[in-house]
Amino acid sequence: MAFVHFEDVRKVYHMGDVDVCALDGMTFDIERGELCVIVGPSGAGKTTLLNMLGGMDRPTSGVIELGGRQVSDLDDRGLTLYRRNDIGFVFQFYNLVQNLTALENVELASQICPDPLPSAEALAAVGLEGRLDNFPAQLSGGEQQRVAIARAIAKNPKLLLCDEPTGALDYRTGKQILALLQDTCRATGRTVAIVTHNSAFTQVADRVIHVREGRATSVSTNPSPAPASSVEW
Ligand SMILES: Nc1ncnc2c1ncn2[C@@H]1O[C@H](COP(=O)(O)OP(=O)(O)OP(=O)(O)O)[C@@H](O)[C@H]1O
Repeated sequence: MAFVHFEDVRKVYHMGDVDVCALDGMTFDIERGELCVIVGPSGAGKTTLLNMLGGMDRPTSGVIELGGRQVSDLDDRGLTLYRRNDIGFVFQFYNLVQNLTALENVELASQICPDPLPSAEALAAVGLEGRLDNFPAQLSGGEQQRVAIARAIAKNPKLLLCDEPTGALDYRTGKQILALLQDTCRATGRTVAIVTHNSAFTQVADRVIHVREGRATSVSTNPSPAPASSVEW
């Protein structure tokens, strides 16, 4: 059984009299330890997919599994624990707490997890060992995203789920963040999924899932992913 398993997942939003089918039979697998890039145009269903995989919402029908455990039939309490313990989230706009230092931001997330990594170690892993006591406003956008990645990693999650992680960053910094995510996957064997509209990211991925109109239109593996530093967009 694959590490991440989506089988015929549908999500229909009811908007008054109108039904919007955001996921229309989404089926794909991701293997443990892979860097997976999920790519598609606006409205393809990427955010909806991420919300289902991240346990923020439930599908209308279909099966979602992570590490052999069925996520799609968890109750509210089960989903809360799943989000807290199993998933590390990295968002486009970092979502750091402004009045906490970098170290405190990481501690805040890891304290509530059963098996966290030391916060200072997680920050060192993203190259911020010298910035533990800085507040977000004292850090650049790229550094803030590094704190967000450290915060996600410190939870020691089964899956690192990244939603347009370079979307708010300039080209050079975005490339460094992509490299950091690739290195994290390689160095720790952690499974990383990146949702993006940027098709250049597919070059660095072990697995590429193209999404369109609520379906996975192609799933391919890449035997020799490029290092992020060599990718242009
Ligand atoms: N909460 C919601 N209520 C109603 N419709 C929704 C909701 N969320 C998403 N949709 C619809 O579902 C479809 C897929 O949206 P989704 O946000 O998942 O796409 P996306 O690929 O992430 O797009 P983008 O790249 O623009 O963020 C769209 O038609 C969208 O309008």
